[in-house]
Amino acid sequence: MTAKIFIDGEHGTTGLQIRTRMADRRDVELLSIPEAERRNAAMREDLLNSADIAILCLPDDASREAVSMLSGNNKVRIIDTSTAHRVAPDWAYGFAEMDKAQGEKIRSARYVANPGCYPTGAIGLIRPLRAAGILPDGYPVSVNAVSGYTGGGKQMIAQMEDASREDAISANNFLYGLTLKHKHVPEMKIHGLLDRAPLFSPSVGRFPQGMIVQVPLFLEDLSDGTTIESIHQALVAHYTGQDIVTVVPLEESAQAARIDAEELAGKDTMKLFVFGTPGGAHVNLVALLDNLGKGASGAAVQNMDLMLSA
Ligand SMILES: NC(=O)C1=CN([C@@H]2O[C@H](COP(=O)(O)OP(=O)(O)OC[C@H]3O[C@@H](n4cnc5c(N)ncnc54)[C@H](OP(=O)(O)O)[C@@H]3O)[C@@H](O)[C@H]2O)C=CC1
Ligand SMILES: CC(=O)N[C@@H](CCC(=O)OP(=O)(O)O)C(=O)O
Repeated sequence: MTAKIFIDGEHGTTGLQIRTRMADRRDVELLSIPEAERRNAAMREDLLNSADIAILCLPDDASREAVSMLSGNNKVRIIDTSTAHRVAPDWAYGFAEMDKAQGEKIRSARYVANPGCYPTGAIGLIRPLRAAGILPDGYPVSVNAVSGYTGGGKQMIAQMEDASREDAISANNFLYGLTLKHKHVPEMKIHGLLDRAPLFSPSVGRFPQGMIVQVPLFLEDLSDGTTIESIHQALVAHYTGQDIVTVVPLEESAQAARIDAEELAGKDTMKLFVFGTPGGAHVNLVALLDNLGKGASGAAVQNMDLMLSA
């Protein structure tokens, strides 16, 4: 049977990329709203209630509103790409590789919260080390990252691409989230299995898609006997048996002179690196992904496929 999918927010950045990924598929029927009617609440409510799976690509408040439009409907399943439900207990967190049981949770879930782009990298690096007992309680985790500017949606794309705008951004690389209260911190803490909130410092570069997330660690403050090799081995063990998240071999990382934030632009996979010198005092964990691939639209399609396979 063909599944009916409605992308609420299909004309926005994340929605458009989901639509593109599904363009040639015969197993799904896309219900669509004309661009001019994208904020027509009655039409949206009708389409939302006609879908088998509704994918919400809206700001947080509009996502909550869409969920309330479905409150009397016990059939429609939801994938929400916003931040609104990522730490809600009755929503499955849509990061299948974070844990061996997560894929099955997503497959059978009615409500799936798609992860944030930065948390996908951060949790992808941190959670396996917490689960393996390498990253001890109380460790002060820092997460530093750079995103392509499409991460800021239609508004930031316009600010970066149209110099004639009053609010145009001229910087090629800027830090933001300077109050250290970014909306992604709670999901990093909870799904990263951390007991302390991480210190998260994001930035944006003048490139459309791509992302680097870094988690630097002091080896002497990790569990006794931890080495660059044992960290790498824990990540390799965690990610065996799937092909979305790759752990780059230590020998290959050791040869790398630089990491290009755009390397995975247009791809739905993620690469993890462990940098440092054997016998040294520090390691730098790095995740490389496309903010709109595994960081958003690619993950949403992956989650939809899991749900359709139930
Ligand atoms: N861009 C990215 O890399 C990522 C984005 N996300 C999340 O995905 C969601 C969508 O973000 P993104 O695609 O970047 O944002 P965009 O601003 O590019 O797109 C949002 C879309 O939603 C529409 N919209 C806004 N408010 C309403 C409303 N009340 N009713 C109906 N439609 C509405 C907008 O219409 P209009 O043009 O009229 O404003 C626009 O078409 C957000 O929650 C974001 O945080 C998650 C991970 C990564
Ligand atoms: C560059 C940029 O502005 N990025 C966005 C995050 C993009 C993302 O992951 O979206 P969610 O809001 O759905 O979590 C930000 O920092 O708010």
